Formats: sequence, C-alpha cells, structure tokens
Amino acid sequence: MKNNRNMFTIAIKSIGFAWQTNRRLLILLMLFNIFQGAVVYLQFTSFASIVDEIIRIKQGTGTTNQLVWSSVVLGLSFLVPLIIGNIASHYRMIFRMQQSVQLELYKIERQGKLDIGTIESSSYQNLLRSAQEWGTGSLLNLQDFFFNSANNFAGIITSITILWSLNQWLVVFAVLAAAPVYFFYKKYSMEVFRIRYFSIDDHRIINNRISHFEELQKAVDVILLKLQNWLKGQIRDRKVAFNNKIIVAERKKAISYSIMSLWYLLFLFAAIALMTREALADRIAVGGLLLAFTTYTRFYQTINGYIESISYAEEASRYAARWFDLFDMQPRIVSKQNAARFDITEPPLIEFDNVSFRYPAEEGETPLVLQQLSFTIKPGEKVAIVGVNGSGKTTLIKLLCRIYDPTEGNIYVNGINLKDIQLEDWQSALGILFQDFPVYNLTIRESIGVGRIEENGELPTQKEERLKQAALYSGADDFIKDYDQLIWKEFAGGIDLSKGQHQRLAVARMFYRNAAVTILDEPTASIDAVTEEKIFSTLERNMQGKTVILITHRFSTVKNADKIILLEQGRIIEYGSHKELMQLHKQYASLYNMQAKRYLENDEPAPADTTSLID
Ligand SMILES: Nc1ncnc2c1ncn2[C@@H]1O[C@H](COP(=O)(O)OP(=O)(O)OP(=O)(O)O)[C@@H](O)[C@H]1O
Repeated sequence: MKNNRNMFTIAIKSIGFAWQTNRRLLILLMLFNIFQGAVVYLQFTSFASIVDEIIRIKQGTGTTNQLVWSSVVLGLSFLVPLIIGNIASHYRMIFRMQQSVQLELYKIERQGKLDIGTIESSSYQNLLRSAQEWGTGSLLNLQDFFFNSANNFAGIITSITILWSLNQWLVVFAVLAAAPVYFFYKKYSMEVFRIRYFSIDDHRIINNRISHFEELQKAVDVILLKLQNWLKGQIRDRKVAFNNKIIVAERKKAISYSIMSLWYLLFLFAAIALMTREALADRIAVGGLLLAFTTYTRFYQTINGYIESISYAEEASRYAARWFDLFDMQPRIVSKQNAARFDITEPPLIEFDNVSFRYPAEEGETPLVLQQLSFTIKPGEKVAIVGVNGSGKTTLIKLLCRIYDPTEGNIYVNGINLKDIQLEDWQSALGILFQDFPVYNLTIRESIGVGRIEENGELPTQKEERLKQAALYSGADDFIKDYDQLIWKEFAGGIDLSKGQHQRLAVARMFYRNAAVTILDEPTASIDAVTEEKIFSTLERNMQGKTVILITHRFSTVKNADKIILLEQGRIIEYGSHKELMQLHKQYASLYNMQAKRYLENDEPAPADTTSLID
C-alpha cells in the first residue's frame, strides 16, 4: 500500500489531468478563487473605515462624501463576489462533469492496452474497484483543494498584512492557535483511509451479492432457491461491520477536535486582551479594533480551513492515487520492439515445444497447469483437445492466443517464436469462441458484425451477404426475423434469446470472422443435436484448408479430427487420430466407449454415427 505517497505528486497529477481536460476552464477557476479569497478583506476594511468616518463626522472632522464612497465600496465588495461565486460554481460543475467523462474514457483507453492476464489478476481488480468506488470523487476533490488553496493563500496573505500592520503578535497568536489542527486531521484521516483500504475485498463481495438481485439470470435463481435472506444477511453483516469501524474512527476524530477548540479559545482570549490594550492606549481606532477582531477570527478560520483541506486532500490523494496506479499499470504481455509483422491470412504451422505453464500468482507460486507439451498443428489441420475438467484445455488455448506466455518452453508459428511476432497481427489471425462467450446487448446484425470490425474501428456496413451466410452456417438464421432486432430484454422493443440461440449467434460471429485459425472451446454445449450436426457439417464444408482447434467433452464431435490431444492433469497422455487412439485401447478408447455406450443405453444413435468435424 503506497499510503505515504506524496500528496503533492498526486495533486499535481490531478491538476495535470484537469489541464489536459480543459486548461482554459482550469485557469479561469483559479483566478475566480484568488479573487474570492482576497475580496473578503475589502469588506472588513471598508466597514472599518465607515465606522471611523462616522466617529470623525461626529467629532466634526469627517465628510459625508467619504462615507458614501466607503459604503459603495462595501456594497460592491459583497455584490461582486456573490455574482462571481455563482458563475464559478456553475463552471466548476461543468468542469467536474467534463473530467468524469474524460476519466471514464481514459480508463477504457488504458484498459485496452493491458493484457488479459493483468486484467484477470486480483490486484488489478482491487485497484479498479477502489478507484471506481472512491477514486473519481477524490480526484475531483483534490482539484478543489487547489482552487481553495488559491482562495486561502490570497486570504492568508491579505490578513497577515492587515494584522501585521495592527500588531505583529496577533499574527503569532493566530498561527499558534491553528498549528495543532494539522496533526489531528492527519492522524484521523489516515485511520479512516486504512479502514476503507482494507475493506475493499468486503466491498467486492457486497457488490457481488447485490448483483444477484440486479442481474436477471441470478435474480431468477435467488427467487427459486429462496436465497434473499441469506444474501441479504451477508450484505447487511458486512455493511454494518464496515460502518461500525468508520463510526469509531469518526467519533475519536470528533472528540479530539473538541479538545482542540479549547486550545484555540486560549489564544483568542490572549488576542482580545492584546487588542483591548492597544485600543485603550489609542494605538488603534475603534474601526481598527473592529478590523483587528474580524481579521483575526477570519485568519484563524482560513488557516484552520486550509489545514483541514490539506489533510482532506491527503486523504483524497490516497484514493485518487488508485486511478494513477491503475493508469501506470503496464501489460505483462507486449510485442517486442522489432517484432515480426505478419499478415496471417493463410493457416500457419503451429508448434508447441516442451511448453509448461503456471498461472502468475500475487504471492507464492501456483502449481504447473501444463507440463512439457510438445505437438505440431499443420496448416489446415483439424485438431481436437479432450480431457476431463481442469485438465488444462482452455489454458493451452490461452497460451496459443498469447493471453499468457509459457513458463517454460516455446510456441512457434511458421518457425518464428510467438513472442517475436506482433501480438496484434497474431491475434487478428485467430477466431476464438470461448465457452463463456460474451452476450452482446446489440442488434443481431451488430452481434455478428463485431466478429470482424473495420480497420477504423467501425462496424462493417456493406457486408450484408457475408453476415447472412454466417447466420446460415451457424443455424442462427432459423430464429432471426429481423437483423435490426435488439437483443436486450431490459430495453423497450428488445428481446432475449435462449442459451443455445445465443451460442448460435456466437458461432455465426466466428464464421463471419473467417480467421486463419479458428478455436472453438465447447462451441455446441448448449446447442441441440440437429443444429450441432448442421454446424459441424458446415464447418467441414466451409473451413476446408483452415485450421480448426476444437475443445469438447463430446467425443462424437472429435472422431474425424486429424489429431486428437488427450490431456490429463496438464500432460498429453495420448496423441493421434481417432483410429490410432482406439487401437491403443487406453484412456481415450475407454472414455469414447463409455460415452457411446451411454448413448446406446438411452436408445439414441451412437455419437460416432451422428456428427463429424471433418470428412
Ligand atoms: N486464471 C487462473 N488462475 C489460476 N488458475 C487457473 C486460472 N484459470 C484456470 N486455472 C486452473 O488451471 C487448471 C486448468 O484449467 P482449464 O480451464 O485450462 O481446464 P479445462 O481443461 O479447460 O477445464 P474445463 O473442461 O472445465 O473447461 C485448473 O486447475 C484451474 O483451476
């Protein structure tokens, strides 16, 4: 935890961010604040001169003309700051809004530069949550501190000048009265920050439990399984525990401040005694006495407020730092500077050479998930990866896509180490459909079209034929009536799809992508047998010459693959064609026969006869 990070570094970064957002507005707001800080003393001096002028008129030495002028100045010194204050708060609101948008866009931009492994990590997730929860407000409050600093500085300098001209001891008393405030604020604001910081995991759990009531799929489960009270209890207990800790810290803070007020009163009495003595000795006039008192109390309030705002700013900087820590995060997987450029339109030769892998851990070392994998995928081959849950199938794909780099060994593409190829080029040669594919709340046209967006980042507009063909191949055309139909039940006119229909759309997206290497991680898990057959026979016809890697638990779909890789606990235990592996009479043959038997017992056709990946 970088809680001792220099507040000014963060504050300057936040001003830098404001500068980038709208420098003109930043300067304007700064000027407004300087003016507001100084003008209040004009009120005091003009009022003091009115009082002195009245006394002089009574003594026969004053003029009404001077009185009128002082009154006009007094009136203006109230009116102008009022108008400027309103204008400033209007612009301040605009500035905050502009920066909130900018922050969100900047976050998206930075996130786009990170690798998936970093995004998956709990340190990133923690940082993101705390930045989103407390960072934005704090960042903007930190800038308020700067504006207030301008205001306070102007006030402090003006009042020191006035007090100094009346009696130098008044300045000393006011400074001594305000000095301890800083230490109190620092101590207690740090305590509140620590409570917040260490409760971020609890907050993530609370948000997760709340999501069970907000997200449709989860909400249905909550109702059917009657989980309301159980989840509610978890939310309540964590929130109450958190609030109690904050209440205790805030109570301590309040008690300390009350004790501190006595210290202030001591110096106030000393200052009043000094002013009275000066007035009695005729060293200051009645107006001057008034000016001394108002300036003294104002000076204390300003210093007190300023110190308070410094310690608030320190607290805010700790939260705002979450954003900058997040922005400073660097991807672990990057393209080398001189990485080879590739236009991979043709399927390449892929080689795994003694590849082992363990997931990166925040602490300690996790076990190897893949161990000494060596195999080759020739251009255009159809390869199936099978194995029980957790055997490492998806992880193998993650390495192939360079979401992670191997812990040991290398992966080669056309003889070039994957690490030496431009990441972007390689990933654009791949079409991946993961088992937990995302559902896009877009129109059907867009849901398929995002499979390959244009160079300029826009959705394709002129590819109607290809779009419809992809829908046809995936069987999605069965339920598509209107390509402009929005898939978003929570919006007026939007619809929802069944899980299998969503999956068909995802498969259509892959067909539309038409990549050199297509990777399908359980693509038909929720799809009915008829559509599954249709998808695989379409794959056979339309993916001729393209590399297809298929992960599946259904052995029926792998029978005709060129190669089958059987994984067990991260190791390849069998490797070959269906025929070769059946002849081995080992694990693959026994798993295959077990599934086939189950089909036959259920009086359904054996899987081997129903579907195929290729001829
Ligand atoms: N992000 C991760 N961090 C740490 N460990 C992980 C991560 N993802 C997966 N694992 C672990 O790696 C192992 C292999 O997981 P993987 O998802 O590759 O298996 P799989 O064969 O695809 O399983 P399934 O058939 O259930 O999809 C598992 O023990 C899993 O717990």
